[in-house]
Amino acid sequence: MEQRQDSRADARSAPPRQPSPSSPGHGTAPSCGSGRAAAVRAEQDRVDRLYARLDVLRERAGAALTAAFARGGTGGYAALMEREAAVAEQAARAARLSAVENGLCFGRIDHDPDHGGDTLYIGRIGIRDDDHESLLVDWRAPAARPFYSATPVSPDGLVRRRHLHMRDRTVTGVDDEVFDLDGLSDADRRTLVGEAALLAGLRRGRTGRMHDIVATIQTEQDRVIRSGLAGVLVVQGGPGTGKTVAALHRAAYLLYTHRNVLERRGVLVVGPNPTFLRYIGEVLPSLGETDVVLRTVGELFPGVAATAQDPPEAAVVKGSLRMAAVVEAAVADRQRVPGEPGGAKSGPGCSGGRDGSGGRGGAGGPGGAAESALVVETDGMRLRVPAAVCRAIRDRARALPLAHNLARKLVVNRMLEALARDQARQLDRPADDADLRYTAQALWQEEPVRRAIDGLWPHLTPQRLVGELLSDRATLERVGARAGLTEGERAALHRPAGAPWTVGDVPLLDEAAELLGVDNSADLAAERAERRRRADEERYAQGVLEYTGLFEDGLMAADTLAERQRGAAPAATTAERAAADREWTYGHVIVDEAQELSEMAWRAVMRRVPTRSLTVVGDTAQTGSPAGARTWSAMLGRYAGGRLHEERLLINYRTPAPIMAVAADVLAEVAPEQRVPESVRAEGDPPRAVRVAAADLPARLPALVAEELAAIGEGRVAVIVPARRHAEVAALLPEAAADAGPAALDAAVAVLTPGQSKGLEFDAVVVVDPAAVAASSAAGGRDLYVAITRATRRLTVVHEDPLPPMLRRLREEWA
Ligand SMILES: Nc1ncnc2c1ncn2[C@@H]1O[C@H](COP(=O)(O)OP(=O)(O)OP(=O)(O)O)[C@@H](O)[C@H]1O
Repeated sequence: MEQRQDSRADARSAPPRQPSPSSPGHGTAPSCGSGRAAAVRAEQDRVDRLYARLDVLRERAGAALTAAFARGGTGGYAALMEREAAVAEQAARAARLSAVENGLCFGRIDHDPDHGGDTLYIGRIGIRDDDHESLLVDWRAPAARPFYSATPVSPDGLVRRRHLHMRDRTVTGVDDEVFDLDGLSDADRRTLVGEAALLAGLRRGRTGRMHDIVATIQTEQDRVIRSGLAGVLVVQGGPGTGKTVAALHRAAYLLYTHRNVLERRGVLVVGPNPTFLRYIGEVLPSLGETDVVLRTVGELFPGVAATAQDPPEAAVVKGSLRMAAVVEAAVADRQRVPGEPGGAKSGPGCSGGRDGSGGRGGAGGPGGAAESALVVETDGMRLRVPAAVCRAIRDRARALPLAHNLARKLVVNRMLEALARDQARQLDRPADDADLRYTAQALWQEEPVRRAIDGLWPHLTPQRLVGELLSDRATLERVGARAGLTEGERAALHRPAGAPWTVGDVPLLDEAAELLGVDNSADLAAERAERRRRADEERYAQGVLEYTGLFEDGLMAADTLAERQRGAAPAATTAERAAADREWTYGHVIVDEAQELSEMAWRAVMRRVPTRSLTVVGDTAQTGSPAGARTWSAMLGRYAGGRLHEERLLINYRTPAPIMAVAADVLAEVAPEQRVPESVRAEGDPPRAVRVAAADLPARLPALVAEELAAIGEGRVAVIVPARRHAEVAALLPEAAADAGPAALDAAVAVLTPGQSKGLEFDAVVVVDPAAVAASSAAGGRDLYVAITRATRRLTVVHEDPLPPMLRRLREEWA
């Protein structure tokens, strides 16, 4: 027999019910009060033992870390590497143990006799005693699964699930769900209590940082979190359904379950903007996982941190997959032959010949391709390589399976050889191989020669290629037309030289980097020289250590001292190395607010995860970017093959039902095919619309915001405005955080555009000028939906014009 003793329901079938106000979180069993106290006492004993054990483990980890630091220092490179690895491992262990102080243990499960009848305690990490007996089961371990998956219909072998409520190291309450009353002893019956842990958590004011939810993960979320590592998992769900928080717990779960693979390759989380990444940044560390890289699309290309957005017309073109062909054509455009228009892949063109010397190309002037030539004036000679030879060299270089900068070596060598031959011919010398090589080397030292060859096949950085492409109308015209862009599209791409990088530029830079490649022969030579220098420095540092006595104390190794003397950073973690390396491939990639990514952005993301092991979370009803996703299969089908699996989250943990009813009307208008998530919290403050005469807004808005602050007590207010009114409204609220930077998370009041508010949540939301939000772009209605669903408790809509029909449910008040 199954019977629930608390107020929660199965998240798979219906949202949890509210606890009865008279006995919030209490069970129905007799002797509730004394049973509860006894249960709390018993659990406190257990928790005391767990913390005592945690303290012992921390002490040991600290000692092991000190020992690892002291190791080595004299044993050569291998010993140093070994020591570095030991230090990193012990440091990670110490960090993990210190991260779990709060809420170390949060639950307990009691199995029925047919399933062993044992009791397990569930916590943030697994803890064993010195005899290897399990004291605490890691929430991610298979044994912990029933804590999240058991339901009255399918109790998974449990008779009871208990939540422990903690303040620091003290148990303040317990909250039970009983699945089989017959399976409990009389003593157990007396301890029956119930408290809606989930609802208690959801009612708390928001802090501006997302918290972990290990104690209250719901069944549908658990399914997402524990899905297998392989393939593309798409998690589609309405606002507030816990997509983000579930995806982060999934990262922690995958790191635990597949630590060998993932610790080496790392996990990448891609989010929509730096503020969002800061908002979610504490979840994984609080779960003891630090080896995760958090990046926006604008930061995927190391060395560039783009935050600027393109105007919608440019965003659409830049996001289109056709830009891959444009970038390819831009590279070809820089592989030139005198007498041909830049980089044309076939046939002679009509533009004049190019030469690197500043003189006119070709003996016969710029009249025709056949007459063109590369002409270089050096040392009083006029060296000449006919266009046909240049073309043969270029075509050979293009045929190599090498990126542009690597194939350049062939072009340089062949062109130097051709120039050397011409010099020998003019001097009437025999052209033997050794002489030619010698002359070629000498020519390479000549500035005019280098310039001439650079003119035909330059060394290019992605920044130079893309920057020059977008800022030069003639190049854009030529390259864009060749790659099939329309005149309007070419015009939309143009922007002034030196303009800041936009988020939409970053996938283009990444594409360019692939095609250009990195000629690292100079780097390798520098590295060899650096290694020699390092060995010298270490020998010197060794002397210093012996002299100062630090070496005998085992406090510092010679290489560490040498590093410090150079001011270099200490050895990087996997996450640090991955973040700095554009070509790093991750073990798993999580993309949040994934509906915003363009086709080109997906191309850049997929490059970083060739195994196609991804978690993609988003809501196509919230798509704001004109280049974003309308359906997941259209966006991801080409990468996932048959391995695209979709899970849906249907329950809203953020926004109370009265506010969701308003949002539902908007959704019905902008994305009628989408299902409105059902709110966990059925009750809440009624949302309101306040009509304000335009002239009164400067006085009324600050007053309304002050009212909201007073109504929520501790908590945060967002004022969400259409982008074009952002500055005006921010000026009315001088105390508020006015930009979308991280300060927006810490301030009591933040003024944000709908796009900036995406993914965040606030206790109270004031939407200003909803009609303008809805009309601001083709996705304006979706922006309004996003704005409304940021609220965890209160919603106010301030409008000067009549309310848009989709907000008709709001009762109007004249302020
Ligand atoms: N099982 C849970 N227990 C406690 N809190 C939860 C749970 N699931 C979600 N929440 C809370 O609900 C809020 C919304 O979650 P989250 O931001 O992950 O939703 P989302 O689906 O990503 O929303 P959006 O699409 O609007 O950005 C967060 O405060 C989160 O901590």
